[in-house]
Amino acid sequence: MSSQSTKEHKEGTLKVYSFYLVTISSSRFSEFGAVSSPEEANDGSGKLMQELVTSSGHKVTKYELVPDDPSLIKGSIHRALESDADVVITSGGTGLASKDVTIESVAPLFDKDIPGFGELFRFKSIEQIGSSVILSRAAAGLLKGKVIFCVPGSPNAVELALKDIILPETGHLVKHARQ
Ligand SMILES: Nc1ncnc2c1ncn2[C@@H]1O[C@H](COP(=O)(O)OP(=O)(O)OP(=O)(O)O)[C@@H](O)[C@H]1O
Ligand SMILES: Nc1nc2c(c(=O)[nH]1)N[C@H]1C(S)=C(S)[C@@H](COP(=O)(O)O)O[C@H]1N2
Repeated sequence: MSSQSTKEHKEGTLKVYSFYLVTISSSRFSEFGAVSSPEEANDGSGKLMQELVTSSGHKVTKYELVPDDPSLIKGSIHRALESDADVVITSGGTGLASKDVTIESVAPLFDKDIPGFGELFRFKSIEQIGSSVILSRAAAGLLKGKVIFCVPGSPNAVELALKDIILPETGHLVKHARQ
């Protein structure tokens, strides 16, 4: 747990939020199928999302692995909407290859777009990958009172997105999503 969240826990001011985590990876899905934990699918990014969420004092409602298939991705988002999760994070399939359909599948569902997430994520990613940041269409939005983030599949991208943006802003965003 970070020192900030440890302090908040001690003071009783940290709210615990629930996260629904979805890894979108055709290669892992074709090798391992619909597993229920990242460990079962050699899913380093899924495992990292899980660790970062729980070490911040929050909980994981559910983890899913789906392939780059629009109807399966939307199915996952619909299940997340029916769950008690406050926040949904998808990882993978945000790129520009024809198989990358996460943004096409999820962003049109948003009630409200959060453009600042993608802008800040790409700005911060310049330090990691330079001008290749243009390859990621990372996005976020509000949908039916939940906050949804779509981040790239690489573990470096997941770490940056969760540690630097998503986890520090969760309380603030969830509050607005519910209003
Ligand atoms: N879930 C993941 N866990 C660990 N590394 C990942 C994961 N997804 C992607 N990566 C890594 O991020 C980089 C970019 O991945 P890419 O967008 O090509 O996804 P991919 O793993 O090929 O996805 P797919 O399984 O859909 O083909 C690669 O180095 C890949 O190994
Ligand atoms: N911060 C950060 N952003 C990143 C990356 C990364 O390693 N770190 N990988 C890039 C790469 S290689 C690709 S192809 C795109 C899209 O990745 P995805 O298709 O796995 O979502 O995200 C990009 N954004």
